[in-house]
Amino acid sequence: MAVCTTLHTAATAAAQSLISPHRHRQQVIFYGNTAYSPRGARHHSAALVVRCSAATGDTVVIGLAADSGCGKSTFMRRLTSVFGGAAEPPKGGNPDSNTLISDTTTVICLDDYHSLDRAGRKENGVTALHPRANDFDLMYEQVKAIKEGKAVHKPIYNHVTGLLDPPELIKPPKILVIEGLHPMFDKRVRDLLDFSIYLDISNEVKFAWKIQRDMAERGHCLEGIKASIEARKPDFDAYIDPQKQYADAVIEVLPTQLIPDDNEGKVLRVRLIMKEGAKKFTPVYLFDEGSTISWIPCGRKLTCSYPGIKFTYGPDTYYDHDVSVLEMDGQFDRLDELIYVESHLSNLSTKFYGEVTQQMLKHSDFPGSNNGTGLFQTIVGLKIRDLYEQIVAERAPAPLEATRA
Ligand SMILES: Nc1ncnc2c1ncn2[C@@H]1O[C@H](COP(=O)(O)OP(=O)(O)OP(=O)(O)O)[C@@H](O)[C@H]1O
Ligand SMILES: O=C(CO)[C@H](O)[C@H](O)COP(=O)(O)O
Repeated sequence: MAVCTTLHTAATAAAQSLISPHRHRQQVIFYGNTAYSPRGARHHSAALVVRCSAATGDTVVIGLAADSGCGKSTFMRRLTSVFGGAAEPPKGGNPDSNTLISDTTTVICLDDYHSLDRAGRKENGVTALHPRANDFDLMYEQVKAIKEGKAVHKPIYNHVTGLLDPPELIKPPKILVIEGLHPMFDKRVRDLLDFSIYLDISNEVKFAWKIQRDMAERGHCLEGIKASIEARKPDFDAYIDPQKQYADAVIEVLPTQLIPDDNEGKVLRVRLIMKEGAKKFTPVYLFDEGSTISWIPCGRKLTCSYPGIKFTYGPDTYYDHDVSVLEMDGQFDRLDELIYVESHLSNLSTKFYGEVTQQMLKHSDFPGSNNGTGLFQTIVGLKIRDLYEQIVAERAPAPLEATRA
């Protein structure tokens, strides 16, 4: 629970700058207690600055990068569940808010730092992925402020209207997750991250997921989806994809190699690429740390129909970093049997035997629960909990005896 003190209009210029992003005409600007938006609407704010301090100290900041439609929301739901709570939009706030709050975590979507709204992007001929369509100065100032225990008024990008809405108050949580297109793009923001993840979905798989969602749930046509993916590709390659070199963990999703020339995209090969030497993060391993292992566990202990399941594990390099890579190709037929696989994995940061399997069973209805996407997202969630607990333990005051000695 955060402890907050409200400062009224007498707030200092420095404090006010946290909530007064004067840089872009599209942002809401505060004067006194009133916020002005570029569309001329005025929004009254009861208090200007709220200074808060998370009870455990400063906020731990996690970055999750991926293109749109690549499973960020699903990952966030798994992560929040590891911390034992459900995430909900801010109570009584904008119904189109992109923020999700639980007891421990607040997830903010970096789309809220778009400096150009939908019409503005069209006018300027840029996609939302282009740096020119995003306000990195404000992103940096606000993430830094939250990390330091200060509340901010963050803008909201409304995906329903395509407009920038009046800002919402974000109080510093124990864990802040910044998810979206660019959490690792700006060095200043990147340096604020305690841990970073990149969801690297191959083009074939991204296309299959986008078609499934945008045709079934959003009524888009196939040609429209193809055109949107093509239009975003150059900016994706230039500004989004390169961020994976900075990630502490990358979840790479590829078509299976178990079915020759598979073009259905239903069976997936998923790789968890874990950076060696990242602070407070020890990579998971299979059987024997540092060895190169290939394991086909099918048999009496794991029911799996064609094409089966194959795990591989071993050391590698990724963008000149030493990494460990755990790979799973194929899918589970019976999720409860995952315990057999879990018992052969080490460094999982579980609190009890079978916790990975329990988490997976709890959310068996989430996409990817029968394959490596769900398994590795769950494992990364447990590693983040472990990292958070290490940081909290480090901050805890030394026991009295130790202080006296
Ligand atoms: N692991 C998975 N396996 C199969 N399909 C998946 C998986 N993860 C996501 N999908 C599909 O992709 C769609 C988008 O997932 P999700 O909403 O989690 O992505 P997102 O990155 O949050 O998207 P956006 O940024 O556009 O809101 C889902 O509706 C689902 O169809
Ligand atoms: O890449 C995206 C991240 O979610 C969106 O396309 C971007 O935020 C623009 O949103 P919209 O298409 O709703 O105008």
